[in-house]
Amino acid sequence: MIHTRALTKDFTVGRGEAVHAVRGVSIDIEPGELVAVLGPNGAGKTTLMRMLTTLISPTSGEATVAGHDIATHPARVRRRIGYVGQGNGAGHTQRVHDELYTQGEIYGLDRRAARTRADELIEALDLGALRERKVSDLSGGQRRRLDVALGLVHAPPLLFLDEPSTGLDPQNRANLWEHILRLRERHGMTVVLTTHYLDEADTMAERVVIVDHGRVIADDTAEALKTKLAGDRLTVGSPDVRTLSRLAEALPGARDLASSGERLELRVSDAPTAAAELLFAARDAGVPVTAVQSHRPTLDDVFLTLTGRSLREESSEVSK
Ligand SMILES: Nc1ncnc2c1ncn2[C@@H]1O[C@H](COP(=O)(O)OP(=O)(O)OP(=O)(O)O)[C@@H](O)[C@H]1O
Repeated sequence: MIHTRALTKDFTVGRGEAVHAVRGVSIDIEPGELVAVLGPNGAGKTTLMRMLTTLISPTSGEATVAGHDIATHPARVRRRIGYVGQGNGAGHTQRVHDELYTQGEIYGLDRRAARTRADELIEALDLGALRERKVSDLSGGQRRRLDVALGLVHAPPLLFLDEPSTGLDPQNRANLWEHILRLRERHGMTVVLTTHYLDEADTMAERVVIVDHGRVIADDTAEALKTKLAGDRLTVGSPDVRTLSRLAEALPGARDLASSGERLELRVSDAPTAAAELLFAARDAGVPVTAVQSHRPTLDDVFLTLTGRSLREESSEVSK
């Protein structure tokens, strides 16, 4: 559905200074996949998405999207994709139904087809109670649902969502997701979205592409990334942390040991096995253990392992 090869975008800012927003991205996304593109501010997610949706052209590299080349056949690409950008696409003064109907006409549907499609989307995105409401009177969550409906008017097999749930409260986020997942199940749509929300990428996407400084630095299922790249975190309490550290160092695969006060933290590939081994070793060495806690890694741990920075606090500027 999407194939990119060495896709690159440079912007020129200020006095001819180059910003390398996307640097040689090569990815393949198959039909029906749900892919989250995750990365800190300025990583290049939106720029990548804007190239794939033909809104801007690449500096170099190639991409085919929904069967067509973005450089040579942008209009064909556009007919086969839906795009819900970060800004609010919907106008302000129209009513919900009219907005969808007009969008249908823009896509070349005749009046009857545009009306039917508007009705279908109103039903699919639970906008029935709001169909006569002015767009300007909708809440943030309702508008976001309308934006998604607008992106789907021409029944595209591929939907791009740029930060679909930014600014929504948890309940509205969950609600939007429920609708996106239902639509996808019904129509087998391929969905590519960008997000800052680690938990969203973790629980909703089947595949997570992590972008940093314009490059793809990891690409797999969230589970695989966590297991392969971060490992479990083990926290162990003891009045003799020094000896405990020595014992922990000998555990197979133990890394990133850090102690403070009566607490030792380390990473291991499998926390339950490592905890059992450490407890036996501590008992044999006569070291008391007061507490043991294990944590599965998060995607933030994955990002930390890959870059040495936390995605949670990150607001990185792309390097020039
Ligand atoms: N039109 C532009 N002109 C100049 N620089 C740009 C332009 N668009 C983006 N950039 C720069 O390219 C880099 C990547 O920006 P982009 O918007 O793609 O990042 P992002 O990962 O989507 O960030 P965010 O999560 O904050 O939306 C940033 O340094 C940004 O300032």
